[in-house]
Amino acid sequence: MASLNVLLLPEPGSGHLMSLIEAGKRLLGHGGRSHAHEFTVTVLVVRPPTPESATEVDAHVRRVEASGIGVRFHHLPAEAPPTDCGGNLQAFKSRYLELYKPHVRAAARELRASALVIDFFATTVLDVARELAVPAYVYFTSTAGLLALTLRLPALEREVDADFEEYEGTVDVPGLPPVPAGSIPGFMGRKSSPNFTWFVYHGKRFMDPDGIIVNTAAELEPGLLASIAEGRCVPGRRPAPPLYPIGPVLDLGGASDEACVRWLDAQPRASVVFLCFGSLGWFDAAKAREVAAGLERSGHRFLWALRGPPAAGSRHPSDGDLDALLPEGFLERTEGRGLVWPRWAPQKAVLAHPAVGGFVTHCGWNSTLESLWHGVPLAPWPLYAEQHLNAFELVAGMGVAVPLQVDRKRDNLVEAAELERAVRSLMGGGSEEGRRAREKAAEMKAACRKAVAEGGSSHAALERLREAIREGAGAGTATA
Ligand SMILES: O=c1ccn([C@@H]2O[C@H](COP(=O)(O)OP(=O)(O)O[C@H]3O[C@H](CO)[C@@H](O)[C@H](O)[C@H]3O)[C@@H](O)[C@H]2O)c(=O)[nH]1
Repeated sequence: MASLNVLLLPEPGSGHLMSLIEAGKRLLGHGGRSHAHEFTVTVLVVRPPTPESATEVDAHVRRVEASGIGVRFHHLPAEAPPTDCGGNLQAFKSRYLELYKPHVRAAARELRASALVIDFFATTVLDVARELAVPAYVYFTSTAGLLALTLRLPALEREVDADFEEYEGTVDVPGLPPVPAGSIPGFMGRKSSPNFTWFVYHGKRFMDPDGIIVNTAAELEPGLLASIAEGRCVPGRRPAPPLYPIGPVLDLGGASDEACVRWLDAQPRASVVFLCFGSLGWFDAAKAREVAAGLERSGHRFLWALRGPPAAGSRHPSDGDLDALLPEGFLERTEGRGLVWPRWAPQKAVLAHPAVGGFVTHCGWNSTLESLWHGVPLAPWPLYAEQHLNAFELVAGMGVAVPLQVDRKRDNLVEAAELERAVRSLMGGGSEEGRRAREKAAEMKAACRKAVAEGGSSHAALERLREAIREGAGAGTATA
């Protein structure tokens, strides 16, 4: 039997690309092989719009190719990045992907696509799938919480007579406790912004695909998944397309022998708090001073991945210049008890290390899942994208995190005393909230592992997805 060709369309950044590749591996089965006789998975690579992201994406593609995993790559012709989105990143990505529609159409014909799996910023490409009569699935790299909010957004735009940025009230997202407007993602903050317009558009289009694959597990977000499936997020109780919560979809990486991991080897079990802020998080001297003072006063062991402001013309943090960022004498006073790591950290190996007992995180969903996979409780310090919503869900919804007061009006500043309090609570200072977060994180570790194992909820969702692709392929395959 000819194999079913599943084409994956990621957005141009490396974060979503890695997650989608992992999802493709899952589709191919254990070790990328057990269903390889049946499915061919090809990633349609969109040209990254900046030289830095191109370097990251190329390196990752080469690594996957070299690993022998069956995922294939098909590079789409480059389009000129749009210039009409200002600093609106989510609008930029959505608009950029729209330009790739003709290339996706051509690739789907050439590769005789049986199904398209597209990043959630690429909903315009659903038109191509319809035109070619090829089943299409949206891949959602973030939480069911963000999915529910986005589905709600077209109605919320009418219901809430203000910009969320200025609104003082709460927002109803079925499946979550009332969400304070201060936890709504920044890209939904102003109705007049292109980001908002695009998210309203995506919210409507999420009703169109043959299914939505979500990088979560039924055990992590049960109320939200139920409310989406039952149509409670959309007026008229229109149920969303079938949901496939196949997560956690993670590339757990291998062992690392970097110096910070070796340093952890010498620390007692669950004694170190790890601080790391994703691919784009960085600190200026004023914020770094607060962190340093908070860590010093907490008395706890720490490993702090500290990166500095991007160089001119770049969005990517620079390696941390510790002399410029840290208070005088800090490194000497904390020697032996703490380590500041001024560059990209081997985060997956760090979170897997038994010495790590807590994680101060920007709440990127991949980082969050990596932490929960290892049962590490969190203290959320959201910075950008949907992270403020994730932070709210982690504390108020899942209970796996201790609260941390982040001042959104002062560029997400956390004061030293607040960080000290949260670190003490997270690391076992006798507080009830800390005890609960540690207990819940341990429960989620067990739940996540069970979900992806044979007989688990995510394993079953993946099998349902394969079955839907098989059935859909009976209905049509794109032809040249
Ligand atoms: O020093 C570092 C920093 C990050 N990482 C890794 O980089 C990834 C970061 O992913 P994530 O935590 O999801 O953060 P972002 O890169 O910021 O991801 C974007 O995409 C996510 C998924 O949609 C969203 O949840 C985030 O808010 C959005 O910023 C993770 O695998 C980390 O292990 C490292 O290995 N070392």
